[in-house]
Amino acid sequence: MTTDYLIAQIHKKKSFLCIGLDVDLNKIPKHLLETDDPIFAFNKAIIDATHHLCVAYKPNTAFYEAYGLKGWQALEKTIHYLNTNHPEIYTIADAKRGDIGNTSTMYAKAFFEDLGFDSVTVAPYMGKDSVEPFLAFENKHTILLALTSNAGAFDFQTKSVDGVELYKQVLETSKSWKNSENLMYVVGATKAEYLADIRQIIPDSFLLVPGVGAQGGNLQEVCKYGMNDSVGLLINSSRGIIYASQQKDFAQAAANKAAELQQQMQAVLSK
Ligand SMILES: O=c1ccn([C@@H]2O[C@H](COP(=O)(O)O)[C@@H](O)[C@H]2O)c(=O)[nH]1
Repeated sequence: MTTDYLIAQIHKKKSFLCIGLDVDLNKIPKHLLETDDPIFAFNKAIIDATHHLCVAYKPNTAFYEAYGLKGWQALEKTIHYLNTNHPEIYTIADAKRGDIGNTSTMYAKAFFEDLGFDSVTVAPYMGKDSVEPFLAFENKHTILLALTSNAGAFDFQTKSVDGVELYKQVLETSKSWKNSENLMYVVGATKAEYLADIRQIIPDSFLLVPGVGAQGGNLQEVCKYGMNDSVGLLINSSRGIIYASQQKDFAQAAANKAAELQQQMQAVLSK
């Protein structure tokens, strides 16, 4: 999907919500465990109830890999369901990959070509030659971890190296990489106070912002400092939406939570 198409969808739906599909079999309603594929049954119900309220879904691959072959098959079915029934939806494989060049190419093929995701999250730690193989794919986005939502972000990402914080070096250096127009960046909602500085370095890039909901990030703060002329934000909530209820009404409860966030986004967009 092109960035322009994503922006058009944001304005059409008045939403820049990304719903995280982090399926934990211990948290889904018990009656789904009796179906052939509980993970896909859960995702399908969530997607059917919420697709009009969001512009993106983000399965975190850990939640599928944890269930072995069945988990991977459920991930394949989920992305196939989205691409077939909702081609207007932007899809993110939250896989946090990145390796030496030839290995990164294989990761990129897996997520972009085989599975058909629009984007994949990538760790910057191994540098340019580990990221550029992802960037080579046309109309696909590589979402680079810049400043993550967890407490451990302060262990390395905010530390100064040669007088400049590491996350700022990731932002600045990555701008010079080949096909850098295909980059987006992860910035945690819990780090909203850093967004003004981040926008100085990458004013035009899209940011994937996890951490609203279960991690306590504030949507208004993120919008205040992170929004640009093209909106430039995909705000993710996973547990806060998909586990709003663990009973039979789970899909409707998820839709209600998604609608709350979409309405806040609509209010911001209409300012
Ligand atoms: O900095 C980061 C990068 C990725 N994540 C992922 O986003 C979701 C957040 O889930 P919630 O349930 O809304 O907290 C999850 O998949 C994380 O692995 C992140 O939280 N922070």
